[in-house]
Amino acid sequence: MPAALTMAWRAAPGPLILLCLITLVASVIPVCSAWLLKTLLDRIVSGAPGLALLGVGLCLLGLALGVLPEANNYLRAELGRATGVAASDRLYSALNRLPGLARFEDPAFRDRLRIASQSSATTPPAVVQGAVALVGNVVTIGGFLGTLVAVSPWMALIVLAGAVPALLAELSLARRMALMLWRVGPTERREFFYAELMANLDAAKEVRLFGTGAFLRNRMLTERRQANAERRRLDRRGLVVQAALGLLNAVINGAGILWAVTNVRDGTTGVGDIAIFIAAVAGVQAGMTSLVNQLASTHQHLLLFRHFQEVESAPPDLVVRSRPTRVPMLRTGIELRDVWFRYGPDSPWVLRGVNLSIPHGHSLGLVGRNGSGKSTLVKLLCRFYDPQRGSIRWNGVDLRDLNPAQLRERVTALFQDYMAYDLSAAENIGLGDPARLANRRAIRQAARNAGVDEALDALPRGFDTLLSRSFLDTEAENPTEGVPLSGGQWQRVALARAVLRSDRDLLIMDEPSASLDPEAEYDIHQRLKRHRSGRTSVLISHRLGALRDADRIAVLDQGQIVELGTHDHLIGQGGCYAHLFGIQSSGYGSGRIEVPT
Ligand SMILES: Nc1ncnc2c1ncn2[C@@H]1O[C@H](COP(=O)(O)OP(=O)(O)OP(=O)(O)O)[C@@H](O)[C@H]1O
Repeated sequence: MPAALTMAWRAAPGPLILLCLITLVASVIPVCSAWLLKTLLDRIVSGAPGLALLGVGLCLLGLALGVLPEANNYLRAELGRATGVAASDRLYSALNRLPGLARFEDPAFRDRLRIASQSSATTPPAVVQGAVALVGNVVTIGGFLGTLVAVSPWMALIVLAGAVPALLAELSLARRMALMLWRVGPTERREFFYAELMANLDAAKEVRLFGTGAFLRNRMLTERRQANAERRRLDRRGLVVQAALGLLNAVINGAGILWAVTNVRDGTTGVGDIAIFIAAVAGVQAGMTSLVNQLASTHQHLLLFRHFQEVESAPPDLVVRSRPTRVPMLRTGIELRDVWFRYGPDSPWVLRGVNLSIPHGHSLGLVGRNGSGKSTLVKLLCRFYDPQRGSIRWNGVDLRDLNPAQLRERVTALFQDYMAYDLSAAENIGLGDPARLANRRAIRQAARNAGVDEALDALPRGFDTLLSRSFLDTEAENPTEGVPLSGGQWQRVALARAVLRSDRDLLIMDEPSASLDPEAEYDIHQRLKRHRSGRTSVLISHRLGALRDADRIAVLDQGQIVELGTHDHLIGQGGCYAHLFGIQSSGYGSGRIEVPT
């Protein structure tokens, strides 16, 4: 609770103070109204003067009761908006601080993150409102209880005792609700996944061609029904509990009224007393119900807020030394020493004792069948994960001793699964080096180096064209939809993004030409060859012709380096590389390389 209150206080102190004041004022109004009414009735009966003033007082209180909830709603929304910004800032800053990828692959963390991002904007204001309302309720109940004690101490005790089971039952319901939300997390995530697939432009082709729409819809509905069943179970429990509590309140209320009516008939109580008695019983009961509901809902919000706190305080997924070594320029090179890696303790080993060196200024080609571990090796070079055994060394220093952010400053990469951002062409390239996002010359040069500048110039708004159909290009004079690129053009844009930061020490290209036509592929590889020369680089490609100029080629097979050498050396060896190269070149009909059997 202190964390949520502090967040709200820092985000919007003004609305917070006003909200507290309004809630407190609103909480004393019912008690004042009841006393004014009693006085009014007593004076009517006794014929005493001052009725008009009392009537005006009652009207003003009624007016305040009508207006204050609206002000309360506005302030609460304002507080929600301000804390929403603060909470998102803190949540996503914490997320960006995570140095590796492991947390993003943890389903429990992803569920926590989903709940945290959904509830972080609503929880702090709800907790503030709950805390303030609790105080307000206590004031209202205190006022009415004092009144009730004056009229009938026994009745006051009975009404109070009736609230205890309500309190316990509501708290238990709140805890169950928070647990249920956590439990249905994976179910709702799957439902969302199926729903997204049916609405996704990229998936639409396969959904239509393969006719998978009904299958996906059924899966989505099954998940929804499962989540509904969980919610229904809890709602039914809530229904029974609330009905029982309502019954208990009604019985106590009814008994009180009977008792009061009997007293009036016997002439032991006045009309004003009976009015204030009825108002006090109803006031204490309403206040108790509200108190219990506020407690329960605050409790539930706090349980949800815990997810926010756990995401925010999640320890780094890589061990980052408190005083990491500064990452120096790459001088001697990179070395992998007996590197073993797997994605989880129960997963199979992906890299198994890899020994490899990439001397400074040299290029390494990486070849291997699907799933042999090439992209995984690239991820380790960027220190998205640490190997479980062995080490990767930068100028002889273990990557574990280096600051990951600084290390990545010295690396540029085109990943196999590169991103296509729903942003303008210039931004898509500029994101390769945020410091140069506004540097049009550098962006244009990178596009030229990737051979995509002419294609981008030909777009309706050139480099400012939005590369997406998901958003309207609202900044244009005549807003038009964005323009999506072809697969090969996207790959060139991603290449330009990597090239924009090519003054880095290590250049990694994972399948840079997978989507390109033969001419474009040849063109890109010629450009890359020029670009790579003299740089330390790792190039992965299934098009083996593109690798033949690499200083050395390593062949990975089931996580192990099985061959290493120049193209000519490996062809001469007649091993796996020569086999793969032979298959490819025979496919082109060159017939120059014999396929080893
Ligand atoms: N994030 C991950 N979590 C768990 N396993 C993974 C993950 N990424 C890859 N793997 C597994 O690691 C193995 C190696 O994958 P990797 O992507 O490194 O292979 P690759 O050699 O690059 O394959 P390809 O040539 O098909 O791109 C595969 O068996 C894959 O299932």
